[in-house]
Amino acid sequence: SPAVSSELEQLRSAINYHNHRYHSLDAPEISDAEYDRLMQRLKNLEAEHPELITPDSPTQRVGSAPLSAFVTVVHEMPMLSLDNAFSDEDLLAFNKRIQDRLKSKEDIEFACEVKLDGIAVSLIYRDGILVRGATRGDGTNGEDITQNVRTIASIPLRLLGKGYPQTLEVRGEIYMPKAGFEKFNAKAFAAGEKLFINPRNAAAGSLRQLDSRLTAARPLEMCAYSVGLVEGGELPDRHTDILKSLQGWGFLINRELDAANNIQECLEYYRRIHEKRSALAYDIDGIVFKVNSRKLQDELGFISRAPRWAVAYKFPAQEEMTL
Ligand SMILES: Cc1ccc2cc(C(N)=O)cc(O)c2n1
Repeated sequence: SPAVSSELEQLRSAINYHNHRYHSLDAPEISDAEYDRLMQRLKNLEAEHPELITPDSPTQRVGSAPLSAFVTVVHEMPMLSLDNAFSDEDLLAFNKRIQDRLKSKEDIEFACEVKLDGIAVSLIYRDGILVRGATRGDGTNGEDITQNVRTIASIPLRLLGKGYPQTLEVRGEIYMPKAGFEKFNAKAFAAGEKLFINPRNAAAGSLRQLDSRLTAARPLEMCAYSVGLVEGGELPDRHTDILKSLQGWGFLINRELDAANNIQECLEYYRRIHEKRSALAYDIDGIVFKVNSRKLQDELGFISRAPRWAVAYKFPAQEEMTL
C-alpha cells in the first residue's frame, strides 16, 4: 500500500542520514537507542513486505551468501599509483617541475591529505545507487568486491542530498582504525586464531573474504580521496571542494584535509601531521599533495604510470611492529 511504501522510504532516508551523521561526520543527532528503534521498525516492516525490500535499504548491509570467486573488472579510468618524495628537496623539486611545466612563477595551491595505509577501492554510483565496488588491482584490472564493500557503514548504499552526477566513480582507501585492529587481534588471540601483523593487512584480509558476512564483522572504514569516471554532471574545479561535495553526498572525508597556498605551507603541513602521527586513530604512511585544481591537473597530465600533478611524501619507516 502507498502508506507502507512511504513509511519504508521515510525510514530508509532517515537511517541513511543518521548513519552518515554517525559514521562520516562523527556527529550523531540521535541516540544509539533511537537509531536502533528506527532500524528495528524498518526490519519488521520489510519482514511483513519482503517484496518491497530494495538493494539500497540500510538493512542490506549484513553480507550475503559466499561467492565462489571474485570476478575481474576493468577500470575505465586507470587507478594510477603515486610518485614518491622522500625529502624536502624532492618536494621542492616537485613544485619546481610543475611551475616550469605551467611556465609560471606563481605559487601553486595544493590539497593536503594524509596517506591512509589501507586498500584503494573504486565505487561506482548510477543515479545515486551503489552499483559496483572494486579493488585497484594492477590499476586497469581489479576484483569486484561489491558484496564486501556494501557491509562497510561509511560507504553509502545510496548518495545523500542532491546535485550528484548521473554516473559517479568515487575512489578512496578502506582501512581498519588502530582501535578496531587491536580489538580484533585480541579476540583472535583469545580464540587461538591467526593474528594480523598490522591494520593494513587486516583490511586486505577482510576484503579478500568471499563470504561477505565475515567482512561485515570486521571494523572497516572508507575515506574518499578522489573521483574517477564522472558522467552527466559538473564538479567544482578545486580538489578540496570536490571532497567537500563528496562529504555532502554521504562519504567520510579525512578530517586532516587542508589546502596549502604554496609549497612552504605543504612542508609545514607535513611536519604538523608527522608530529601527531602516533596519536592518529589510523595508520598513515605519508602525506599526499595534489595540485588543487582539476584544470591544472588536466594540463599537467600523467607520467607513464603516475600523475604529474601529485606526489606522496612518505614518512621514514616506523620501527618494526612487535606483537
Ligand atoms: C590520485 C591518488 C592516488 C592514490 C591515493 C592514495 C591515498 C591514500 N592512500 O590515502 C590518498 C590519495 O589522495 C590518493 N590519490
